[in-house]
Amino acid sequence: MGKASRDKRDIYYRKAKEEGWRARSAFKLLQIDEEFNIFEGVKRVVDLCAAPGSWSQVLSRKLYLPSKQSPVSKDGELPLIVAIDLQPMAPIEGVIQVQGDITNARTAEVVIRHFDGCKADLVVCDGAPDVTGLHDMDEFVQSQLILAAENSLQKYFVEKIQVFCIAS
Ligand SMILES: C[S@@+](CC[C@H](N)C(=O)[O-])C[C@H]1O[C@@H](n2cnc3c(N)ncnc32)[C@H](O)[C@@H]1O
Repeated sequence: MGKASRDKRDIYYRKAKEEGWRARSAFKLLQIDEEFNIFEGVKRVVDLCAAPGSWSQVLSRKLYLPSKQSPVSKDGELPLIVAIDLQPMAPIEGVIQVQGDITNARTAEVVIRHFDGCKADLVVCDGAPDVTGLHDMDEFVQSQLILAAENSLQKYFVEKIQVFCIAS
């Protein structure tokens, strides 16, 4: 890694610490929102491959907390945020956690139950498999993950909006 990119990494690393994000990747989602305004009107959202949880934190801070603090919103109207990962993660206010594999249809069914059978307005995905160092194998597993996420989007999750982002 060159000096310039190391410095850039450090800026985001420090900023994430200061602002209480679990990972620098929070800024990816914040930047996507700045550009495309993806959170407007969203009531049901799925965060695929969510651990350690910085994207779920963004969803909580942008969707759940403002709605909860709004004097006019009622309990039944609070946005539903479901986060899925193979790994467990520490709780985040307003985020329902599902520990599971996004390539497994049963995981999607659990999510839909949380939405009372409705589809999501928004799906975000920052999936990255553990790398083995074997390039062909890693590429294969990554492509399987992308396919699984796309299948889930089409079959189970998406009603209106679709955002799909894979970590690089
Ligand atoms: C780059 S991290 C996600 C970071 C997260 N967006 C954040 O902001 O904290 C990638 C995650 O993908 C998860 N993952 C990889 N394959 C998965 C699968 N098949 N099902 C669910 N999660 C998976 C890993 O466990 C890892 O936590």
